[in-house]
Amino acid sequence: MSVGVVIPAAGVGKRMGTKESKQFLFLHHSPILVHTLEIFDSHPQVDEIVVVTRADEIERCYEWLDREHLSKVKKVVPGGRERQESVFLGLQQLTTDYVLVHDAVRPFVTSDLVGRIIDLVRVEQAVVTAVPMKDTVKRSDDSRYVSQTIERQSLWAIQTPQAFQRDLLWKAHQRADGKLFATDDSMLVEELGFPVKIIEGEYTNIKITTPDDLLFAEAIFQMRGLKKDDSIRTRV
Ligand SMILES: Nc1ccn([C@@H]2O[C@H](COP(=O)(O)OP(=O)(O)OP(=O)(O)O)[C@@H](O)[C@H]2O)c(=O)n1
Ligand SMILES: C[C@](O)(CO)[C@H](O)COP(=O)(O)O
Repeated sequence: MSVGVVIPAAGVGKRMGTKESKQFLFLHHSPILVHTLEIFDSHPQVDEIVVVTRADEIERCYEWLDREHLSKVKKVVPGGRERQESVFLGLQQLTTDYVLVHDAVRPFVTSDLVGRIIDLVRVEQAVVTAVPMKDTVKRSDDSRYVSQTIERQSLWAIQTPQAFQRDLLWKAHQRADGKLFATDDSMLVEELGFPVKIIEGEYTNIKITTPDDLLFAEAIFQMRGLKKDDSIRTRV
């Protein structure tokens, strides 16, 4: 059973506020995107990868692929205005039995988690990575008064990778295309009425979104005992 990976990397990083796209910000010796790609390119259960970047960053992406010998990346294609559109554009390049979708700016996903979600999607057809909420979550109206405290026991903070039987994900995106906005891919599958399984992820699998996250990223890098010249996948 073949496994493909879509890496959405076509965002503009508004919340990061840097001139440089956050996916190309360096984490030690490589761009964040490269750290992320190394995990999937070196994983024995991954067959091929498609990267979705901004049109003006395609060439630069190919340069890094060559430099780092990331041979499983079969294509780099331009993305869309929203993440959902970018993912669908990447999905159209894959014909594998299963597809994982993983944010380019989550460089700390572990090979173990990738393996676990691949094993599970073969049984469940739709799986999302998540961690139990640590904070209490409340809903607030426009005036910033609390309108509801949401019972925490059943709440999860959803991450990527998310894994799907390919045709299921294709059907979900095709049905939603231009009609339904979703912040993650599993929401589109939920809209089909298909059960989505949760697999417990890792709190270190952060999405690098705002400048603070770069501090957390450095701490995780050090915590893993990585030396300056190591890539994230080769732990000491
Ligand atoms: N049109 C878009 C928007 C986002 N992404 C990708 O989706 C992932 C998660 O998105 P996010 O963290 O929101 O990135 P940005 O959209 O760049 O951030 P912001 O919302 O702050 O602009 C990132 O790897 C980002 O590059 C994408 O491929 N295409
Ligand atoms: C897909 C995701 O990472 C799951 O938590 C998240 O929804 C992406 O949101 P973003 O605003 O596109 O970063």
